[in-house]
Amino acid sequence: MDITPERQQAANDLVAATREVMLAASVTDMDLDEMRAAERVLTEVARMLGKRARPRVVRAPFDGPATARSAGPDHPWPLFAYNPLGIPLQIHFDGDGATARLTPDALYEGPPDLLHGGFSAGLMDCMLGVLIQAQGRRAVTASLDLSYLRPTPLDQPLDLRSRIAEISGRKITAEGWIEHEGRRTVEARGLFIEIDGT
Ligand SMILES: CCCCCCCCCCCC(=O)SCCNC(=O)CCNC(=O)[C@H](O)C(C)(C)COP(=O)(O)OP(=O)(O)OC[C@H]1O[C@@H](n2cnc3c(N)ncnc32)[C@H](O)[C@@H]1OP(=O)(O)O
Repeated sequence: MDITPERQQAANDLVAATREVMLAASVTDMDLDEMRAAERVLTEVARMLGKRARPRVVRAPFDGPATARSAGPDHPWPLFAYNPLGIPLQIHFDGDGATARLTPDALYEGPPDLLHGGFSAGLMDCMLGVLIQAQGRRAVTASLDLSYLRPTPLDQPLDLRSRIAEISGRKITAEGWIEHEGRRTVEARGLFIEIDGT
């Protein structure tokens, strides 16, 4: 089935609403009866949506980030618009770099009140990988090294950045970091290898 712009927008809105449900379900402190009632409603919604399903999540076009990059820093690329499990980011491109701002909520907790290190790694993989994709290069992560320099808080704005460090044949090295109040909490360096394919 063709994915029209209207369907894309509807899928995007549905996923955004699902994220709201995920957070609300995780932190709700309602009475038992109300939680059970909500569970029944959600189970019914899942049945309704599942009556006709694609085998995979809608894929954003490969050249989407490159198109956003050429449109300039005011045209961000929305990451994980169609997958509620992904951490949604608006990635802005500026020259050879990328930036995003995120205020992680309770869903992303690892140590108490802090961002889970696995989510930090995922965020960095995305910031580096999408920046490479925005250069029009088809590449996958071969290695990703992280340094957790200090705790990364929840519920506070974080600045995410990435830039290309080196290109040598098929090998692209990119680096990135997470900042809180101007101080780096996480640094990452990744090796990406260009691959064939569509
Ligand atoms: C259509 C899709 C669109 C892609 C659209 C974009 C998708 C976004 C992706 C988001 C990021 C991800 O999550 S990606 C998903 C996670 N990553 C993966 O699943 C990748 C799994 N690994 C692989 O498929 C493979 O190992 C590759 C492609 C990475 C490399 O295999 P290969 O193509 O056979 O290349 P190979 O000859 O081994 O290596 C090439 C050069 O890289 C070096 N090299 C290779 N791996 C490493 C490594 N880990 N550490 C150091 N160096 C390495 C080699 O020494 C060599 O250097 P030299 O001798 O030339 O000097």
